[in-house]
Amino acid sequence: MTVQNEKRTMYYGKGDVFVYRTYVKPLTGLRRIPESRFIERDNTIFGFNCQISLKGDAFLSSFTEGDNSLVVATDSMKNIIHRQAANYQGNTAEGFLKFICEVFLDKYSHIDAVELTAIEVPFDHVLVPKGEGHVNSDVVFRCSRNERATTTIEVKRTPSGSKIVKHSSGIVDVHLIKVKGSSFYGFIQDEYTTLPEAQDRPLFIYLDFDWEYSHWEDATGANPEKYVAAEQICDIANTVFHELDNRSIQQLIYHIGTRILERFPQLANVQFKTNNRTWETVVDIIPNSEGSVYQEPRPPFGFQGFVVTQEDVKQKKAAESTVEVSR
Ligand SMILES: O=c1[nH]c(=O)c2[nH]c(=O)[nH]c2[nH]1
Repeated sequence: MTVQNEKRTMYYGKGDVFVYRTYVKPLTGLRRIPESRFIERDNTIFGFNCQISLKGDAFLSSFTEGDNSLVVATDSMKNIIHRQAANYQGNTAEGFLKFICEVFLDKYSHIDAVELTAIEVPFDHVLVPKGEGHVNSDVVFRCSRNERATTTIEVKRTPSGSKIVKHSSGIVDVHLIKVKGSSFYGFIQDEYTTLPEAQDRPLFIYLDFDWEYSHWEDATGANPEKYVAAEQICDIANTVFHELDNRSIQQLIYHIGTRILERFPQLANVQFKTNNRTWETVVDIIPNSEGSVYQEPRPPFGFQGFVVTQEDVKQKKAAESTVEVSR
């Protein structure tokens, strides 16, 4: 089929639009979960690296004829994001992105859809002495090297108003090592197998995950009880990794996913992309010590992709109750 007969891929936009706003309204009133102490985000620094794309049939002549009369310069897109950041009244990345998308759709009637992605630029409070102990400084932060929250949303113009056609929230670059309590054995042994079975291995994983709400409104933070903070998701991943004597990364992410969806029934699914970065053992046994010596793993790296849905939670609960009954 030629591109004339189907919807042509056509968009343009601006990437690496960094925007920082201080003293955005704090996000409070989150649901408390046992895995996390995180209950509020003070939003003293609200910082993102944004990428915006505009879509619309009206842009065709800018590609085919060099007609710029309907082109919103990508430089102007950057300015809109910067200036309108001052007008956002809410307190979540998701809400901010929707707000910006609607600014574009309201201002320029020839735009059909706006896709906006933001990666958080995370800052941690530094600790300062107070009395006998230490407290978070309320004015000094350090740029965090840890994981970063992400959000993507696409808002489309329809005859009955703007509609969210794509949305997800996520975290990238979660790097976790468990020094013992992971195994990997029982895999196919044949003429191609060289990997030894491991009853107990150090397991280093890189995780990126995304989650989707069943109802987009819950992602805005308007009802904080329904909002899910990336920090809470991370804490669940940390806890499940800590608790589970895992048999593989595959099993681990299934359990992280089901725990997330049990805690937050307002989420429809969690999507995982993981990487195995397990250290290579250099010295396995150190006399009179529990420890070993390791080095960075060398490529190639294994990976997993898996989507966990509320249906998985239902099936897991049903399987657990069958076991209970048969005991
Ligand atoms: O958790 C793991 N899953 C695998 O599928 C796999 N394959 C492998 O070589 N090591 C591992 N580890």
